[in-house]
Amino acid sequence: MATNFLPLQSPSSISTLPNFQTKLRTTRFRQPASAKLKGNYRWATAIACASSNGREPESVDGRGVKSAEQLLEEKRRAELSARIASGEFTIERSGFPSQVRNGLSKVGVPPEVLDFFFQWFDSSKDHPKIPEAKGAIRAIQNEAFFIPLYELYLTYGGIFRLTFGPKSFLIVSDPSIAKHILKDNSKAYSKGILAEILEFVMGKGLIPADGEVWRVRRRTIVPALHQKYVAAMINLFGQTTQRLCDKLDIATSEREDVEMESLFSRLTLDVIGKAVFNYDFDSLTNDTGIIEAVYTVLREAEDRSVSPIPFWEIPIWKDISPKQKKVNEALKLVNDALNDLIAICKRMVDEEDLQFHEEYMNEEDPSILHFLLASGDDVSSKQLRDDLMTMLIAGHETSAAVLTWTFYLLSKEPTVMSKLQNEVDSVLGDRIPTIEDMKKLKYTTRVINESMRLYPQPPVLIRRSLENDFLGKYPIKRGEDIFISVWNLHRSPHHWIDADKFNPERWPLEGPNPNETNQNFSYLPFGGGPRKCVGDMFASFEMVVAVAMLVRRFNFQMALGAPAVKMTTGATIHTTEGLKMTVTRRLQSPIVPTLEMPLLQVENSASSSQGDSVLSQKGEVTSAHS
Ligand code: HEM
Repeated sequence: MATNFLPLQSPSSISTLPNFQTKLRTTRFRQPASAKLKGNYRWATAIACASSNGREPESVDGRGVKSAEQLLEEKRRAELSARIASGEFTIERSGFPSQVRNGLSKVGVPPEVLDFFFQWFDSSKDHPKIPEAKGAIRAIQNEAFFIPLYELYLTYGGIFRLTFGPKSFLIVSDPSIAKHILKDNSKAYSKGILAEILEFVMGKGLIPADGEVWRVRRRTIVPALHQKYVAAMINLFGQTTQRLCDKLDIATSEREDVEMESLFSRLTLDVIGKAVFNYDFDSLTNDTGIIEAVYTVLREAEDRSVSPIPFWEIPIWKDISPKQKKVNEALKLVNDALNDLIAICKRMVDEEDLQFHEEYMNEEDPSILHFLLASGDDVSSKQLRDDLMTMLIAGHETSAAVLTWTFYLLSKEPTVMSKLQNEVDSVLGDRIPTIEDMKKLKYTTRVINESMRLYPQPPVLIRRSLENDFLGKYPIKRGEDIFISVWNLHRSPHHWIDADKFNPERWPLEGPNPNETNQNFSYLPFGGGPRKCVGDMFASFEMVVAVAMLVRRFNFQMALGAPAVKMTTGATIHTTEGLKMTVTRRLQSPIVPTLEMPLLQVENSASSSQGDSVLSQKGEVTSAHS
C-alpha cells in the first residue's frame, strides 16, 4: 500500500451530516437539478446503511418506518443541499466589479447576463475557470476530511478548487482526469505535500520518492515481489492468521468481546515484518518495545499529516518537546533494529551458494530484504533503510484497515456472510489456504473488492503539478496541490448503481478481477499508472486468506453496547473507537469437497444461505451475551 496522508482531518461519524457551517462560495457554477437529486438520494442511502451496527435496529424497520433520528438527518442534509444550490456558498470575487456582480446576482440577474456584461473584467476569460469553493479549517474539524469533499463534489463536479485562507487545493473526482494525472501524464506530477510530511520516517523511500530516485528504486524493488515469493507468502498469511484464530478461540471460551481493529493491525504488522525483513514482531502475543516504537512512529506520521502548523520544524521546540523526543527515540529504536536485521541478512546472503536469478528466493528467508541484498543492494545505504521502512508502513496499515471495514460491513449483511461462509466451507474445509485456492475463493475476493470500493485505503491520493497542464478543459499552473478523491470516485452516483450499498454481487464471479484499467479509473483501490501499488497481489491474497480462515471458524457480530462505528482519517480510514465485536465459534458445517466453484453453484448458495445462517446462530458454542 500506500500511505497517503490527508493534511487536515478529524473524527467523523459515518452517520452525521458534514458540519459545513463555513462560507463555501463558488463563482458561476450552478448545480444541475439532477445532481441535487442524486446528492440527496445518496445521503439518505448513506445514513440508512451506516447507522446500524448490526444489532441495533435497522434504519428502516420491518414496516418501512424510519426512525426520528434518521428523518432529522435527512432533513438536515436536504437543507444543506438547498443552501449550496441557492448560491449561499458562492465565492465572492474581490474588487468593485465583482461586488456589483455579486449584488446583481443576489437580486436575481441570471448568470448568463452577468457573464456577458462582466466578461471584460475577467483576465482569464479565454479559458473556463475551475469551479471554486472556499472554506474555513474549523468547518471540517468535526469531519473526516473526505466526507465534506463528497458533498462538494456532488455540487461542484469532477474538479473544483478548495481554498482555505492562503492555501488552495484542486479536488479531482473525475475518472478521466484521475487517469490523466496518474497514468497518461504522470511524469508531470510529483507526490508534493506527501513527500514533505513523510520525509522524517520514509526519507526517499518508494512512496514519497520522485524522479530518478523513484525510477531506479521501483526497478529494483518490483522484481522482489515475484510470483514464487507471493506463493511463499500464502503460507505465512495462513500461519499468522492461525495465531489470530487461537487468540479469538480464547476470547470465545472466556466470553470476552474483542476489539478487531487493533487485532487486525497486529496481524498485518506480524505479516509485513516477516515478509519485508524476516522479523517476527509476534505482536499478536507480545507487546515489546519495538512494537510500541513502530506505533509511535506511525501515529506521529498521521499527526503530522493533519496538523495545520508544522510544529516539528519549529527551532528549539522540536528539540525540547517531550513528544518529539519520544518520536526520535522510537525512530532510533526502529532504525537500530533495521540495522541489525540488515547485518544478519547480509551474513546469510554471503554464506549461501544460491545463484541470483529472476525468481530468486531463499526458502529459509524469502523476505524482500534478502532478495534486495542478494541482488546487490548496498547494505550501508540509507536508501535501503528508507525503502524497508516505507514497505513496513505501506503494507501494514492499509491491509489492517481493509480487514477492519470488511468485517464491519459483513456484520451488517448476514446474507453476504452466509454466502461467504458457504464458499469457504466448500473450497477450504479446514485446510489452510494455498495459492491454488486463491482463484477458487471467488466470492471471498469479491467481498474484499467491494469493501475496498466503499472504504478505499487511502481515501485520497496526493499529487503536485510539476508543470503547467490541462485537467479536462481547465488550464492549471505548475505547483498546484491536487487531491484525487478515491472516496468520491468509488461512491459516485454517476458511476455506480446504489453506490453506497455493500453489494459484492455487483462484481460477476466469472468476470475479471476489477481494477483501474477494466473500470476505466472509476475504481482504483491500488492506485493506477506507473505508481500503482507494488504490493497489490500480496495484499489481496493476504486479505483473502485472513477473511477465509476467520469466517470459516467464527461468526462475528457487533458487540452489544459497542460504541457506534465512526470514521477518522490519517493515512487510512480508522474507526474512532475501535470495532468491538462478539465472536462465536461456528458449528463445523458439513464439508462438501468441491474443487471448482461454478457460478451456478455459488448463486444457489445464496438461496441456501438463509438456512446456513440459522445453522450458524444455533451453532454458537459460546456467546458473550447468552
Ligand atoms: C490492502 C492493502 C493495500 C492497499 C489498499 C494499497 C494501496 C496503495 C495505493 C492506492 C498506492 C498508490 C499511491 C499513490 O498513487 O499515491 C500504493 C502504493 C504503494 N504500495 Fe500499496 N497498498 C496496499 C498494500 C501494500 C503492501 C502489502 C505493500 C508492500 C509489500 C505496499 C507497498 C506499496 C508501495 C511501495 C507503493 C508505492 C509505489 C510507487 O510509488 O512506486 N502496499 N498502495
